[in-house]
Amino acid sequence: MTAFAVESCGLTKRFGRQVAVNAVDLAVPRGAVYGFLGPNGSGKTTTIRMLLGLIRPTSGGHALLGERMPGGAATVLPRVGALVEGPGFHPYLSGMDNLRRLDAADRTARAATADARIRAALDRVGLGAAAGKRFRAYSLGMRQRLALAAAMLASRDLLILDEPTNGLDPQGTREVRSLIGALAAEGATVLLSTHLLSEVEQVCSHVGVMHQGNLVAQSTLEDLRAEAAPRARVRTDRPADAARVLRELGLTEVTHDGDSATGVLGPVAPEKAVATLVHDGVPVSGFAVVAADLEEQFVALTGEGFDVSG
Ligand SMILES: Nc1ncnc2c1ncn2[C@@H]1O[C@H](COP(=O)(O)OP(=O)(O)OP(=O)(O)O)[C@@H](O)[C@H]1O
Repeated sequence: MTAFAVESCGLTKRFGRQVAVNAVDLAVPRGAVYGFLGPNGSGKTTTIRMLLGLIRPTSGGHALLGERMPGGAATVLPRVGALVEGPGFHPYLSGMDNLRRLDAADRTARAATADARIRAALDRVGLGAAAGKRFRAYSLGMRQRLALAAAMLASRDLLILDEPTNGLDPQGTREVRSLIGALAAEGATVLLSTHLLSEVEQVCSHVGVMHQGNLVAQSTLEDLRAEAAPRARVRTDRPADAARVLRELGLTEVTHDGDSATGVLGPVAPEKAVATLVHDGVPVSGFAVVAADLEEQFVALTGEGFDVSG
């Protein structure tokens, strides 16, 4: 059994001249909650559609739960729950009846257990009380919850969720995040796409960062945090002199402004930096070691900011 629930090699999709997804090598370990992070238009949805076999890659290939796609689709897709551009819900049927219809259309689902599974899925996404309401009367958030319930009608080994908290209010967002944690605790692998760094920080064990169709980083969140290079920040009324001393000491990315100088410490010990500054006659009124946060790292990777609200 391969260690990866999702594995791709050189996955590429062109639309005319535009390369929407460029040679992406995904590696989503089994049991991970993998945050597929990137700004709008970076190629996340296109990648997910290829993974699920909804569109054909221009080149490259992938496997889900160890089965090569698209050949293994019939075997593997019943074990995969997906949320991508909501399934076609019928506006005049209730949420419950919509799920009945979807479940009946799934040849691998057991009819005898349908009602219990549908009830359980609706309850898990907090739609139990609104189960009998017509879909057309559902708010955007309720529609999103119903799509999530549809992805969970059967027990799944892998869930692929495109922006699962899109359109949810803060309470719904919290509920869906805790639901994702619960699914992972039950042993499912979850791949979710998001443009929210805070979402990755709150629920994910792994992250893959997309930028203009390229996967520019992929690792555990822990490793990424560990890589964040600590910087020294010196408060002084002679910032240019402080910057020169820091550079001579071997700090990198040294900059200064009106009352401070800063640089990446690297192997230089902070106490050595302070001692050298003082020895060289630079008055130090304050000194701090600041660890870069994840947002700064992502900006460095992609040259763009991420929406960190929510
Ligand atoms: N069917 C299509 N035809 C032409 N171009 C497309 C098509 N689908 C996607 N694209 C383009 O591919 C690029 C990647 O789009 P994609 O939807 O995968 O990004 P995304 O990261 O999911 O963004 P978002 O969060 O906005 O959905 C975009 O420039 C988009 O315009």
